[in-house]
Amino acid sequence: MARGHCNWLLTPSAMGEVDAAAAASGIDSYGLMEKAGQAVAAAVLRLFPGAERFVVLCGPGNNGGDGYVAARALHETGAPVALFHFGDPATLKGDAATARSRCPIEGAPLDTCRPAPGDVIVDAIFGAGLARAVPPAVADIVQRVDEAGLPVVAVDLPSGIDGRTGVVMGAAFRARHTVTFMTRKPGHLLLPGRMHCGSVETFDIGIPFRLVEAKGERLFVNGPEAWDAAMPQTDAAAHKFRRGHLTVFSGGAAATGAARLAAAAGLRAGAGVVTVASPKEAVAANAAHLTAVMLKAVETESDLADYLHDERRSVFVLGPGFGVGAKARAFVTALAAAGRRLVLDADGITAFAEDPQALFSAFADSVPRLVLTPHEGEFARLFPDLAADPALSKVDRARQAAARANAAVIYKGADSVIAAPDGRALINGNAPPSLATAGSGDVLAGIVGGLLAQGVPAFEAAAAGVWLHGDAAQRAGAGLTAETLINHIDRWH
Ligand SMILES: NC(=O)C1=CN([C@@H]2O[C@H](COP(=O)(O)OP(=O)(O)OC[C@H]3O[C@@H](n4cnc5c(N)ncnc54)[C@H](OP(=O)(O)O)[C@@H]3O)[C@@H](O)[C@H]2O)[C@@H](O)CC1
Ligand SMILES: Nc1ncnc2c1ncn2[C@@H]1O[C@H](COP(=O)(O)OP(=O)(O)O)[C@@H](O)[C@H]1O
Ligand SMILES: [K+]
Repeated sequence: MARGHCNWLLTPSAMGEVDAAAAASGIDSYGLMEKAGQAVAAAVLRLFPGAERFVVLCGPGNNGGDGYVAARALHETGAPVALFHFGDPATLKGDAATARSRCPIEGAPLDTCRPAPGDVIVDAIFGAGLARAVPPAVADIVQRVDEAGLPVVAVDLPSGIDGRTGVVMGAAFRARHTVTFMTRKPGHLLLPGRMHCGSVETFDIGIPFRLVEAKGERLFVNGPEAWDAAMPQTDAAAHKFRRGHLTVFSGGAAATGAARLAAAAGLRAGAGVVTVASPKEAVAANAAHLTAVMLKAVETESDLADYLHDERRSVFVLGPGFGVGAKARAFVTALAAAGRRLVLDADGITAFAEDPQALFSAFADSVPRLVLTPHEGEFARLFPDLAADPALSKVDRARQAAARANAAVIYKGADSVIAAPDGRALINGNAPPSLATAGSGDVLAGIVGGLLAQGVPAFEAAAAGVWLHGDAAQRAGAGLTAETLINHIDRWH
C-alpha cells in the first residue's frame, strides 16, 4: 500500500512490539534510547538556540530515559540545564536507569519545579506507556507551564495524550514541537491530540523497517500513496461516457443548492457526465443555475425505475438537501437493488437512523459499493453503540462501522478517518479549518461521487476524495466558501 514510510502509523502497543522485536533481533536497546534522546536535544537546540535555560522533566519509564539522554546532551553543549523527575528515580529500570546513571545533572522532584521566563521545557514524563489519567503533580506542572506560556518540546508524545486515541488523559502539555520515533502514532493526528503536538518530527532511530512493517496495522496517514494506483488515467481517446456518469439527487424547491454543489464538484473531480435528478417542483430552480451539469425530473419511485433503465447511470449521490424520510429510504433501497454505487451523505444517512440495519442489509451482498460520509452527529445516528463506547478510538469506530455496513466510511471532522470493511484505515491530515463552512460536506460527497463514476473502488475514492477536498481548500485560502472551493478541485492525473 505504501511506497514511502513517512505515512505509516503505529499504535503505542504495536510500537512496543516493534521495540521488543528489535531487542530480540540483537539490536542494542540502550543505543535506540541514546539516539532518541540525542534527536530531542538536537531539535531543542535547533528550535530554541536562545533559551536561557532548558528544563527537562523526566518520568518513571523509558520516556524519562530519553529525557535523561537529552539532558546530558544539552548539558554537554554548555547550555544551562535543570532536571526534574516525577517519581523516585532510584526505581528506574533497564535502559532508563542506564540513561540516568550517565547523566551528570542532579535532578529534583517535579513538585519543586518553578518554570521561569526564558525557560524551554523538555517534556519526557510519559510517552507511549501512559496508562491512565495523569497524577495531580503532572496536571499541576502542565497548568503552570501553560500559564507561563513557555515553549514545550515533547518527547514522543505530549505527556497526557493517549497515543492510540489522541484523547487527553486528565491534562496534557501543549507542545510547540514533538519528536517521535520511527513512525507517528494515531494520537499525533487524531483530535484533540493533534492540537497538543505542535509540529511533529519523526526521527529514525535505526530500527530496521521490516520490523515496523511486520507489526503494521494497515493504518496510514491519508495521502496519494494510499490510492494513486487506483485513480483514473485520462488518455487521448477518453470519451465522456468512459469517464462515467454521476447522478446527484436534488431536494425540493427550497433545498436545491446542496445538490448543485455536489454535482459541480463531481464534474470538477473528473466525472464525464453529471446529472441533477430533481423533483418536478425544483426543476425550474435547478435549471436556472445549471449549465454543464444536466437536469432530469425524477420525482417518484417509478420515475427512478425508468431512470435506472440506462445502465450507464451507475453512480449516485443522495443526501445533500434531500430531506429525511421514506422517500430517501425507498430511493436508496432501489439503488441498492439495482446494483448501483452510492455516496450516502447528510439527510440520506439520517433517514436510516431508526433502522440502520435496513441500510446495511441492502448493501451487504457485494464488493463495497456504498460510501458513507457521516460527521460526528450523523455517525452517532447510524452507529449509536460505537459512538458511545469510550474505549474506542475514532479509527476503531470507523473500522467497525465500515465492517458493519460493508461500506467505505468517511468519519468526518478536522481529523477525518477513512475506513474499509477489510480493516484498512487512514487518518487525514491535510484539511484546513476553513473547511468548516456550510456546504463543504456537499462538495466532498460530489468529489467522491465523481471518482466512483470513473471506476475508482469505494475505499480509494473515499480516501482520495477527502485528500483532494483538503488540497483544494488549501489553495482556496482562508476565505473559502463551498462555491469557491469547487473551483480549486484538481483532477489527479
Ligand atoms: N519505541 C521505541 O522504539 C523506543 C521508545 N523509546 C521511548 O520509550 C517510551 C515508552 O516507554 P515506556 O513503555 O516505559 O512508557 P513511558 O511512557 O515512559 O511510561 C511508562 C511509565 O509511566 C508509568 N505511568 C503510566 N501512566 C501513568 C500515570 N497516569 N500516572 C503515573 N504513572 C504512570 C508507568 O507505570 P505503571 O503503569 O507501570 O504503574 C511506567 O512506569 C516512548 O514513549 C519513547 O519515548 C525510546 O527510548 C527509544 C526506543
Ligand atoms: N475544523 C476543520 N478542519 C478541517 N476540516 C474540517 C473542519 N471542520 C469540518 N471540516 C471538514 O469539512 C466538511 C464539513 O462537512 P459537513 O460537516 O457535512 O458540513 P456541511 O453540512 O456544512 O457541508 C467535512 O469534510 C469535514 O471533514
Ligand atoms: K512526553
